[in-house]
Amino acid sequence: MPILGQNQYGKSENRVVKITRDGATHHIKDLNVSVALSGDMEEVHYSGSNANVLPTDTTKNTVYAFAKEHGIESSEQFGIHLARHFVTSQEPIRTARIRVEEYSWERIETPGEDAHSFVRQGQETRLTQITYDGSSWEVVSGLKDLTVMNSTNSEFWGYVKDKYTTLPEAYDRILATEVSSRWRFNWTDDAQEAPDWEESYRQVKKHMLGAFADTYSLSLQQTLYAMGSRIIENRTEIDEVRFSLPNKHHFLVDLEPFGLKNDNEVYFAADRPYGLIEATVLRDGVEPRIPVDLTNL
Ligand SMILES: O=c1[nH]c(=O)c2[nH]c(=O)[nH]c2[nH]1
Repeated sequence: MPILGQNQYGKSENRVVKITRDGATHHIKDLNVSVALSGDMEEVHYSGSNANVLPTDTTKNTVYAFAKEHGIESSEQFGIHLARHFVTSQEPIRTARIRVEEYSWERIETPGEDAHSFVRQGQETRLTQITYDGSSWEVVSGLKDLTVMNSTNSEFWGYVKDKYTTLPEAYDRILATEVSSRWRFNWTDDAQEAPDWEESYRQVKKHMLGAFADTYSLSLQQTLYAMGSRIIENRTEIDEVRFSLPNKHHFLVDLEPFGLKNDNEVYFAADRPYGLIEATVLRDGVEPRIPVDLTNL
C-alpha cells in the first residue's frame, strides 16, 4: 500500500481587518492569514474518516474570533496566539504553521480632531511565519516588494570575461533592487522573553535601508552582505537573514544617433531578464534554517 507523506491543511488567505477605536483616533491592522495544520491525519487520507479533522472553515472562524478576543498587537503576536490555540486545544493537531502578510496604512492628516482616514502604503508587504509544535517556536519574519535605488556609488568591473562576455565595465551605475527578505528570530520558547515585534520590524527595516544607502557598492552581492551584517550586528534577537535581490538593471541609452551626449542621465529600465542575487547572512555558529527558495516561504 502506498504510504502517505508530508501533509497539512487549513484555510489560506483569510483577509482580516481590525479597527481599534481609541476615541476619534482609529488604528488599522490589515492582514492576510494562512493556517496550515498537521498531525494525526493519516485516517482522513486513507479511509476518509474525519474524526481528527477540525474543519478548515473553523480555522477561518478562529482567525476572526481571535481578532476580536485578543486583538492584533502585531502579526507575530497574532500568529503565536493562533498557533498555540490549534496545537493545545486539539489533540490530533501536532504542529501549526501560521503565515501572515500585513499591509500597512498611513494616516491621512486632516485639520480636525478626527483620525479615521487612511491611505494604503505603496511600500513593502510585511510577512511573518510562525511554526509551533507544542514545545518550541520558530518565528521567521520578513518583507517583500521593497524597491530601492542608489543613483550613484555603484560600480561593477573586474569580473570574469570569456568569449561570450559583452558587458562593459561600469564605474558609476545605478543600483536598484526589489528587496525580498526573511529573518529568523532566536526566540524559541515561552520561557524566554519575546521580542517587541513591532519595534524589531522597524529597526530591521531601518538597518537594511541604511546599509543599502551607505554601502559604496562594487557588486549587489557586496551590498546584500552589508545589509545582512548590519541587521545581525545590531539586532540580537535575530540570528539569520536571507535576501533575494533582483538586480533591476538600468542601461544607458545610446543617444549618439540623435547627436546627443548621454552623460549618465538617460537610462532604459529593463524589467527582464534580471540578475538574481540571493544569500543568507548568519550569526557565527548558527545553523541556517530559512529555506533557500523564498517563494516557498
Ligand atoms: O552587482 C552585480 N553582480 C553581478 O554578479 C552581476 N552580473 C552582471 O552582469 N551584472 C552584475 N552586477
